[in-house]
Amino acid sequence: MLEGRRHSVDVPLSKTLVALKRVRSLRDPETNSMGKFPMFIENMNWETNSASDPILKSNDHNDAVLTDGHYFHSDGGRDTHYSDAESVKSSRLQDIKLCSAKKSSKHRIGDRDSTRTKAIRKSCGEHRLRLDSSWLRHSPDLFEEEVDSYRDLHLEVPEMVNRNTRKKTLHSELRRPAAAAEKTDRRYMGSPYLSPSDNAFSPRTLGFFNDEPDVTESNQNGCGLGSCWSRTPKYRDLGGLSDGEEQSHPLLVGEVHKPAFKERNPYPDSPRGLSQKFRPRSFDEFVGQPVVVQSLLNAICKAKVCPMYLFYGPQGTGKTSMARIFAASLNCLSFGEKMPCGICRECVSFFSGRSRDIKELDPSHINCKDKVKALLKSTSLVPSSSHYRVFIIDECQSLLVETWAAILKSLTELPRQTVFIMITSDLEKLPPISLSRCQKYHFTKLKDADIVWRLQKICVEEAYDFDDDALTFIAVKSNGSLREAETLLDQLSLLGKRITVSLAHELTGVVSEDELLDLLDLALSSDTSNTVRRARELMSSRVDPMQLTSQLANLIMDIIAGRCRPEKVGRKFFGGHKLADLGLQKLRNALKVLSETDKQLRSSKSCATWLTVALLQFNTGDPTDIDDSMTLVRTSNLKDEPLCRSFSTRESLQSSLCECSLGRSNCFEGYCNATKKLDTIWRRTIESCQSDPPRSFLKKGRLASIYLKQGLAIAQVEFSSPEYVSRAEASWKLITNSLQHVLCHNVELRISLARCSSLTKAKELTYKLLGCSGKRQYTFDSLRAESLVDPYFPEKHIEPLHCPNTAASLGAMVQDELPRKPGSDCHITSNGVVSEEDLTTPAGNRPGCFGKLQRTPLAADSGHISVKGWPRGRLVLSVPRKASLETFLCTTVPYIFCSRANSKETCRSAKEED
Ligand SMILES: Nc1ncnc2c1ncn2[C@@H]1O[C@H](COP(=O)(O)OP(=O)(O)OP(=O)(O)O)[C@@H](O)[C@H]1O
Ligand SMILES: [Zn+2]
Repeated sequence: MLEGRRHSVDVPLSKTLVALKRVRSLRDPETNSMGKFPMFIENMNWETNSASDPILKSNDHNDAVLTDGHYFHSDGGRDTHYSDAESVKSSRLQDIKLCSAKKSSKHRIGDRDSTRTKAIRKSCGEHRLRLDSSWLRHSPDLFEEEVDSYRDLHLEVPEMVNRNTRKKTLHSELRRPAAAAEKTDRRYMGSPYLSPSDNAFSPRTLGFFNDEPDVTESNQNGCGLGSCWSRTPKYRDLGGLSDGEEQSHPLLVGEVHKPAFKERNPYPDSPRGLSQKFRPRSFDEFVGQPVVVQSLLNAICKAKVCPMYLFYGPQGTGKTSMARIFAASLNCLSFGEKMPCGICRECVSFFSGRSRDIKELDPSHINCKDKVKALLKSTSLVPSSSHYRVFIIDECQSLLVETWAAILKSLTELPRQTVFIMITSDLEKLPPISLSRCQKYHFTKLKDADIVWRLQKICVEEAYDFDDDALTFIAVKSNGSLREAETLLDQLSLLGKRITVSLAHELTGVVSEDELLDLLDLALSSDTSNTVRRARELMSSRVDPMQLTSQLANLIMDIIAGRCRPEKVGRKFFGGHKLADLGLQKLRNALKVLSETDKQLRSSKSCATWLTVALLQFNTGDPTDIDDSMTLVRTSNLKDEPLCRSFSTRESLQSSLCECSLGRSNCFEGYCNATKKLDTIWRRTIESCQSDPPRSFLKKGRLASIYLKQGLAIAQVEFSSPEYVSRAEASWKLITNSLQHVLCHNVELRISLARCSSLTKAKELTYKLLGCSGKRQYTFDSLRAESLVDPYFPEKHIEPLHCPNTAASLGAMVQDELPRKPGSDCHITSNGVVSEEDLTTPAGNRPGCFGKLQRTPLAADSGHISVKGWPRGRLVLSVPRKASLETFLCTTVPYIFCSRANSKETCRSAKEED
């Protein structure tokens, strides 16, 4: 097989000599008999031996004739007189030995340098030849017969014969009418060989070859001798194409500086890197993608091969390799375990880059009407020697829509043996029409474990000294691309040391995990100055902010997922505590900040600054973030109440609370914050509803409280009327889902009538009372702090200390209203907790206690509330007109009203009490 490809002809030496003599004396091709043997003249060639210097294959005559790159090989035996076409044919059939010219032709093409030119000039010397191509007109049938004779023998048609025939046809076509051309077309249909003239790949059709001798000469793409064989097509620079056969296949040749082949030999003898060297050659060498492998293997085994395949997925995941393996397997002649076997005739020719039936096409070379037409015409030919003709088109997203349309249109008419394999890493760019007409195979990113396994194998084969950790790092760094991993390994191996993690960090400019944990620890602990210092240090030395951002995000995700090594994390900031103690919420918030930063960095020039700013935000949470230990209870239930507005704005009330004599206690700030948080959460919950009707309905409700227990958020939602409550109950799923979406927690929903509704009666009563007397006082029976019970979670008994908000607000309220007499306020407000003693001790019984507290309102409608005192353990409040009790006791009402001692709220007028 290999032999059969060589574009040289062994001719007895005597024949050569005769030919040489004739050529030397050749002046007028019209009259000279040598004009009848142009192929010999054409076939005379330099052979380049392995040392790459051109030599002439002549035993006794160093002064051989240089033609356009072919040579006569003289065996010194017979001497035949070639007088006509018949004799040429028969003598060639006897003597011609086709052999592979891959290497020699490679040298011829690649070595168009001055050395070679000089050698050629020297050898050629005075024998500059001139030959007019007019011979073509005189012996048009000669080459066709020759081609036929090759075919009869099932031999490959030598390139030169092909080319000669092409020339002949070109000339004859110029003369013959279109009908004749058509006839020829039909004649070659289905031929196992590409008809040189009618071949859809013909250079003329495709425009890859310029067969006009003058043009060739002017381009100086010939053998290097401008004057030698002036009208004969010369060697083109084929972009280093090595195989003479490739030249005969114009689609693969390309224009002068544009080879149609993407990669000349997919499996070169001397690979240039690990990724080339370890390119898988069979299904069992292929790593990962089990579904793709299984499916394609079955397609081959069951002979269910479809006309077009589309391989898509990220880069370096094996698409091209698999396309080649699949193509080779389709034509492999062996049915053994290994697919493809790699040793049968077809496999050998494919892996040496000389398969005629498996072609890789460059999309940019078929993006033209004529060329795609030619390609499609060629697809109708039966394979030359294999089962299938496979066309692999990599980066198929570069094909024009028209090209796609033409190819897809022809799919139904394709012979069963023709297969297209399209490859892309950018599926989005393909025209939709292309997606529905082929079998699609998705190549996913490779798993880290698979990559590590492959790298280990390579390291062992290459005898590299390595740490497993380093390979794991490479795998993670390469983001699912085996090619990237192999390239990185290749680079590391060049450092000549053991392949370690620190070496890999150094090479890739990555921060080590320890340094990263340090930085995260500082940022999470709000150590502002050290965070800034450390971040600057890292980024000023070697680390790219974008990379640092993604590393930090990965680290946080690893911690959350429990993938970060506990001993490392524990040492840094877990401090032996559980993850929950660290505050999952903080980590989630940090992730949020990082994702925002990542977007920002892409469009910013001062990336280092913005990343530092982001690190400082790690400790400030989102209002909707709720922590495991968090309990949020609404401090105001007045939002929708008209009375609230009539009294004063809620905000002013809150601010008055916050700025009370407690002196902005944290407790109070948190207290107001809780309401704000609940409001924000509820607003986002409403926004997250997709449709309008439920959205407007939810606006009628509000979030009263959230308790978080063991990862479950118990959310209390209130509605102001029983009708709304039942409507809400009907759509509990929707509310729960929306809340879950916002809180990122499992949610248990409780729907109830608004707390204020428990006050509705009181309010109504208040109105009544106010209506009749203008100013009333209310007494709360049995107000005992230790017996506070959450009305909505009756099972939960709230100890005073666990209910700081309630006690504090009560304390503040009382404090705020207390007359500023020395010693009158110390008991209630010191820690925000109202002690039982405070509440139950009758006025004046204890030193420093309230005594009979009374504050006269400034005016009936001024909105001030006075504390009347604690007669018999009861708090007596004076509420002005237009204000409600509810307004005043905005946060404490539910608790006060549901005291355990007497869960029945009482509302009596001060008058009654008196
Ligand atoms: N699944 C795999 N199994 C074995 N080797 C692989 C695999 N994927 C990639 N490789 C290695 O990566 C190199 C490149 O692979 P290949 O060209 O097949 O990837 P690709 O997906 O076609 O990439 P691109 O889209 O960039 O062309 C191969 O030479 C091989 O060494
Ligand atoms: Zn095989």
